[in-house]
Amino acid sequence: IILQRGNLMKEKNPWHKPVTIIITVIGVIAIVALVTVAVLQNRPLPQKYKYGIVLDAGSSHTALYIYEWPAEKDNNTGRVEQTHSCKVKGPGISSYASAPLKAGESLRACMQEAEQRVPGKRYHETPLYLGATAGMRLLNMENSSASEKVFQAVEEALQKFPFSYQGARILSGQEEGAFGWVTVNYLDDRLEQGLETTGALDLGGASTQISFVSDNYDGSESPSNSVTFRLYGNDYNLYTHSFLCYGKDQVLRMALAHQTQTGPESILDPCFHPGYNATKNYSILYDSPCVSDRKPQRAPVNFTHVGNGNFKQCQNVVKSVFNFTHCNYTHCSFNGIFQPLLQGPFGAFSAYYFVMNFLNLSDTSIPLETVKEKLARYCATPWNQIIQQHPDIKLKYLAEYCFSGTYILTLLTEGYNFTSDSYPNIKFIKKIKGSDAGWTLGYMLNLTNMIPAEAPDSPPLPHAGYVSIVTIMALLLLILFVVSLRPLWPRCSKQPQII
Ligand SMILES: Nc1ccn([C@@H]2O[C@H](COP(=O)(O)OP(=O)(O)OP(=O)(O)O)[C@@H](O)[C@H]2O)c(=O)n1
Ligand SMILES: [Ca+2]
Repeated sequence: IILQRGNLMKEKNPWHKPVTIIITVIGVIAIVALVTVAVLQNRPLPQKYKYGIVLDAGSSHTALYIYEWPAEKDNNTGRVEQTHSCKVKGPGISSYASAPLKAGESLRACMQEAEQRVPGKRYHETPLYLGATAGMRLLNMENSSASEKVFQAVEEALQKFPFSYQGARILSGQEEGAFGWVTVNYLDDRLEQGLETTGALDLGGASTQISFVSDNYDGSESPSNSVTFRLYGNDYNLYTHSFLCYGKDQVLRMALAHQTQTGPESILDPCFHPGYNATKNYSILYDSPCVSDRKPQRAPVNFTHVGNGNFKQCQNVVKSVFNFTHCNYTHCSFNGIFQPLLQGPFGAFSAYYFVMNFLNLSDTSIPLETVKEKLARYCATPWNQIIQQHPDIKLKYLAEYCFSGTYILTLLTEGYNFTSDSYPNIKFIKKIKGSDAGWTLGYMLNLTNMIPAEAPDSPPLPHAGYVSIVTIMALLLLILFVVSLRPLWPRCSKQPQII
């Protein structure tokens, strides 16, 4: 009986008619093809990258940074990342005033490294920028023809490389502060998502910048401190100020100049360790516009610099470089410079990080009072003990950490008005997601128009959602198609099935 039934079904099943089979196969192939084409067409392409190079010509040294981003996204939300950095050997370009050609030559090794890192076929479309900061600002003030010669030499050297050279120039203090703020907030994804922003604190060798957004600052009070941006559809009113001469190397000169005003041949310095003793040259000390007007008459050629390691006294020496006497605004930081009330978290980078990291004081959850006690103990440690504990650190750097730590704490608290309550809002940082914190990335993003003013139009659906919907629609079509063939279905219910 079962066999009989099987035979009956076989004979009567219209699905087995050749026309029906052909139509069904064509339908299925068409739908599979539709889904495949939709998926392949919208699959993200294999990533190709574009590159940009920025040289940070700082007062103490030059560094080269290479950035890369996915090629198809350069005017959109593509993430720009630092892929390589190179520290130029020797001092900053402003130190080559008397031998400008050497400034150009000094960049060669890092530029050759860049040639290795950027794929050859991208050379010609890779923009190359050089931005100089406070060292060149000071040289330009002091001797503008010397600074022009340094730029000429640097330009000639950079143009010899196959990249798309976009020029070398001095950044203004506002640009330096504002681009540092852009970098930090871009890397933290705060701009694209319109989140509360992070303030930026940058400490260099010759200048220092503070930049943040404050609700009670609309730019009307002291407009020269205001920078406005429209980024990803949001308006930002940024407060920024750059203090020329308040980088840590220039402040050290000012502090020494303060202590040598009377022109003694030996000074006892509380910011250097007990047992520290070095002979230094007066004219080198005063060889900077930050101190040149203080040079005592008939100064001897040399002076002996002796340390006595006293944090409290060092704080007083450091305070002497700030002027708190006048303020023509509602609030000031120092030297009569307007500053709105501090607001939000802050990222402190460059020398802030080098110094606080060296001193093991980069954790700001440690109470400010404890930080000061630890620093006081460090400053009081004898110099020979410090040398023994850090045999691999350059003596010039090592000698200055007590002074630099004291300067940083004084600048933050007395200068910018951070308190024990707001101190933990600061984070000492070097890198964010693999890219160095600093002005260079923000500078390049700006010059390549890589941050749109308006939020980019995003596709209404993410890729996975799009593929799922196409698949579901195709399946529905298949079902409809099968249902539409219903007249050809076996009329099972009308057949006597069970015998
Ligand atoms: N491992 C390091 C590296 C640098 N420094 C010090 O940090 C300061 C330089 O900081 P940096 O941000 O590199 O300054 P520049 O960019 O060169 O200076 P500016 O921004 O003022 O032009 C210098 O005093 C240098 O001696 C340090 O203490 N430890
Ligand atoms: Ca710098």
